Amino acid sequence: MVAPPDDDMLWARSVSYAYRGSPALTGVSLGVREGEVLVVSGPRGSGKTTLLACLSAQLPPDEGEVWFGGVPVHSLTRLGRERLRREHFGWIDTQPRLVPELTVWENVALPLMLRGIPRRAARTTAREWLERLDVGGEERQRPAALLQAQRQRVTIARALAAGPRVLFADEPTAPLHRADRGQVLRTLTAAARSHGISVILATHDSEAAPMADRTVSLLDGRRVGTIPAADVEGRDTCSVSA
Ligand SMILES: Nc1ncnc2c1ncn2[C@@H]1O[C@H](COP(=O)(O)OP(=O)(O)OP(=O)(O)O)[C@@H](O)[C@H]1O
Repeated sequence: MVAPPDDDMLWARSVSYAYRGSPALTGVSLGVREGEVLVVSGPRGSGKTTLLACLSAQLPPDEGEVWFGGVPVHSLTRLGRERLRREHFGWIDTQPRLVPELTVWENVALPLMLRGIPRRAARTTAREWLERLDVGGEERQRPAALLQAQRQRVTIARALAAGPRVLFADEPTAPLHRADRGQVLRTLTAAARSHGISVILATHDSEAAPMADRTVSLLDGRRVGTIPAADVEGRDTCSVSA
């Protein structure tokens, strides 16, 4: 087993995955550094969701290795993978998945309370994140009363409030209007950067690339390229680990 590079917090080597014999991912390798925003792009069916699922310990790869820090994710038991996801990873889906019976702030506070954080402290943290995501005014509403873009902001607030080391976002802006997409992506990446959270963002959205440190492209389940950001929001060019 080859040890992962020191500067990559999440690292995959030659990962392959097939659904009932049909290859979805073939020999994909990549590394993600702490606080890095990595976009995974590619056409429909190119393997973006499957790659995120393998990296986030949802799917054990058929072949290859995934490491998180010093942890060999590929050889964890199912329970070990669940714990890793709960404690260190966040996930944002295309469709906001909020609990309809709970208010907005309760939705954001729920993962914290499930970890044993007292209700009052969880509410304070939830409010702070809702403010940062520009939906603080909606904290007492139920999700159904919100616009789609607001619901997605609440979902992002919930994922970030839990303090993940890595946030996986699978086409988080796909259902939004064009005007909302850039704003939601900017808020997501800025909030993650300010807290040193790594983001792995699968998207077709061309607006995402300029906000990323790197873009990795997939085609037919294989990695076909890496594009470093020339100058992301005024910062210097980022070094690239292939
Ligand atoms: N649950 C599944 N069962 C069988 N095949 C699947 C399943 N999920 C994905 N696939 C297939 O695996 C391949 C990669 O799919 P994947 O969803 O990872 O790609 P994607 O780039 O995320 O696509 P999209 O942009 O449409 O979400 C595709 O050929 C897809 O049809």
